[in-house]
Amino acid sequence: MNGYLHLANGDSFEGSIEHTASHQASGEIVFFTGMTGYQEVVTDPSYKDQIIVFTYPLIGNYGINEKDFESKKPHVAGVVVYECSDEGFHYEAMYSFKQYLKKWNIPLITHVDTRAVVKRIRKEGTMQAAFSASAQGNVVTHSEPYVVKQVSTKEVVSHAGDKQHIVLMDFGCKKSILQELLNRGCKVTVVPYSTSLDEIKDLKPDGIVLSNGPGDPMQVANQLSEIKAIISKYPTLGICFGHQLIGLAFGAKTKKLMFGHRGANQPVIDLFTNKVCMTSQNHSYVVDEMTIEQTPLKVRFKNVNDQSVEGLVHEQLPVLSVQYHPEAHPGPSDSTYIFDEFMKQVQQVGSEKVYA
Ligand SMILES: NC(=O)CC[C@H](N)C(=O)O
Repeated sequence: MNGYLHLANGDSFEGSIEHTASHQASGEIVFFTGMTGYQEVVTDPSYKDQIIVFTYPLIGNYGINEKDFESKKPHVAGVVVYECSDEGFHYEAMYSFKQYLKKWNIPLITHVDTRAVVKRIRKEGTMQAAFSASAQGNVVTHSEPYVVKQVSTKEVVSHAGDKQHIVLMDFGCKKSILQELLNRGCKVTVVPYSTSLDEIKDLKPDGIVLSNGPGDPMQVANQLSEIKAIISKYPTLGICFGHQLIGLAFGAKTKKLMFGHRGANQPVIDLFTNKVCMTSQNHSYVVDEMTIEQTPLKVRFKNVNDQSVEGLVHEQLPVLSVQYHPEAHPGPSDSTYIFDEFMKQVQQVGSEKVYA
């Protein structure tokens, strides 16, 4: 069926709507540039309520498997592609991408000139968008919804391990972050995003991980002093949303990029070693470098393309944060060493008891 993608600036793009029976997509439109990884992208809670344009022109060709889900269900509001394969050609494929989206009622529009859409977003920035069967669309613009509460765990969930105990604060956590910690033998307790220092103390952790998450990090502004107290007490690793919270907690500010970084080949330089890694990324916000000077934080990582801040360290405390995704999924795993560095910090503090 003919369908249209409407942007808030008034532009419309024609395509083919695959399944719209139950609802029409509406949300902030963003684009992902990786050639693969659609399964991880649509199930990453950080994309909650966003319409995602895949720039690679053929999506869905290896189907959906049982292993690569980043959470139990898709979170995107809609999917825009040029061509979507009807079948999944892979020995592990359980069903096709189209079937998966249909099962979860996620609207899909195909045969859209995705290059033209992305050029528009790159020129004018991310904006609200909507799908409709009619050439005349009405895009309702509204401020960014506060969705961390909807994607964070409601209860404390424990995962066994015989090494260090890590409390993973869940702002919309990807499964792969948990998996990286479990791979290193950690015992991991996943806690709701609003967990207090006192509740965390009762769990007696050796370290804290602040997860990725959807939307503006300022949506948890009323928790920043508690978060500061938590990260001032335990070795901490912040990933993406978690990194932004570390910046904010110590007094820096965040700002929204025009169209963000979403893809699997974002080059990041480690200013301490001058080594560049290709990284997996998915974010709109960054910590504003101009606001870091008056904090105890130091920039360790920068994006080679636009020089934006990609990671921080604390000058005195064992606190490390990255804007990119060291857990990959999708994308290159060149930077999984970040988890090893974090574990080293946790072990060192454990033996020196600097926080006693
Ligand atoms: N992946 C993430 O954690 C994204 C963080 C935040 N929602 C942003 O868009 O910048």
